[in-house]
Amino acid sequence: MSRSIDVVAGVIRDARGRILLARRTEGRDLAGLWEFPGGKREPGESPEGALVRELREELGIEAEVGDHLITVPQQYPDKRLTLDVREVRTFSGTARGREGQALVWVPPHKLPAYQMPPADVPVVAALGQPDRYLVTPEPTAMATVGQSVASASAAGAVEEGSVANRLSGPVGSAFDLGRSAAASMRTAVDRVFGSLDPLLEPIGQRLRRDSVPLNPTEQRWLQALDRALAGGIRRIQLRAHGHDPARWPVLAAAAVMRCRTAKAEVLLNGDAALAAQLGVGLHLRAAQLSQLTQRPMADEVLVAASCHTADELRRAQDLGCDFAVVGTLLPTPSHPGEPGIGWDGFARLRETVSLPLYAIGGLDSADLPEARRHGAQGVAAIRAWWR
Ligand SMILES: Nc1nc2c([nH]c(=O)n2[C@H]2C[C@H](O)[C@@H](COP(=O)(O)OP(=O)(O)OP(=O)(O)O)O2)c(=O)[nH]1
Repeated sequence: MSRSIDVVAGVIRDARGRILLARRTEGRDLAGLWEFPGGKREPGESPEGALVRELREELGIEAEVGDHLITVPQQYPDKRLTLDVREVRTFSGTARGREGQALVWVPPHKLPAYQMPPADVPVVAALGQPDRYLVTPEPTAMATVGQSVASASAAGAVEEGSVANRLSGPVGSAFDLGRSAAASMRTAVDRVFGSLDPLLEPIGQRLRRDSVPLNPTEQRWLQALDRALAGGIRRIQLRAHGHDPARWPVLAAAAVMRCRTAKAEVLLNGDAALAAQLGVGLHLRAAQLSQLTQRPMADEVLVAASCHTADELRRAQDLGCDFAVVGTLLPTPSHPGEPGIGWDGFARLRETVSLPLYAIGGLDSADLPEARRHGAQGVAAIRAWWR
């Protein structure tokens, strides 16, 4: 059994919002890496007390400890670390490296450029990335049986019954309508897509040419997406396993447009080719992880994965994924008979990798503090934010 150490570190900000990092000095483990100032908790010491003492000793400042940010359990070769990170609300004095350590004030968006120990990767993510990851449900699950075609048409939608599908290529969902119907449908397409993002222009041209409007079920799905965006969701996985594969690229493109406007990040489930075409990230299914030998998208594009085991997590990390989703956390109606791994099970998986992780399975926004106490970036959910 390797030894366990409890470390508490602080996020110290200056008046310009920059965050203080200290460089680990020679002769210590992880020498040369940048870290959040702090140190080991002594027996009987509270995390707050330990942080105040460490910051006084290391930097010569008097700190007032604020909110909890995240607690990261992390397995290192020689020890098991629990890194408890707190915001420093205010401090007095001037921070100086009193133990010979170099200091640097870093704008938050530049933190990922600094080489830090593995446990700090989730900390940096917690400082800058969304804590909620919405996974969309299938549009079909929301279909209203018996929806009146007339009212759907009045709302600018097409009659599905009049559609003859001429599938060609990845965005090949097309409808063979009469000339005037096609013209009015073009208006509907314009309304759905608005002024097109340059990246989506090829899809837009095709949509206009083929007059591909969205049906009422799909429109309601987009309205639910709008509500999630209005509720502050900023990271979204577009997933619709049961949806008509011919229609999905069109619906996904409409969703991407909305997310771009709201400045939300988008990852597409499973389909690397369509993700590249839409200019969005890729969310890998667990089964896809074992089939890949290299990161399937360009470096600047987000790649994530769904994982259930330590092996899958290591694979996701080795592939260069930006984050992963781990579950199932609590028993859910969608996975009957599965007890869920619980927060302790989550933390045990958490410590095997340094990837930022979202917990999924029966969770919602109210679970965020508990998630952060167990090292999670946050919570992923389908139903919680989909109204
Ligand atoms: N202060 C601080 N420590 C960190 C961070 N990330 C991280 O992995 N650590 C690790 C490095 C060390 O193993 C441990 C901090 O211990 P320390 O700095 O007080 O003492 P040390 O070098 O003698 O550590 P050790 O050899 O006893 O493990 O926590 C971080 O952001 N801040």
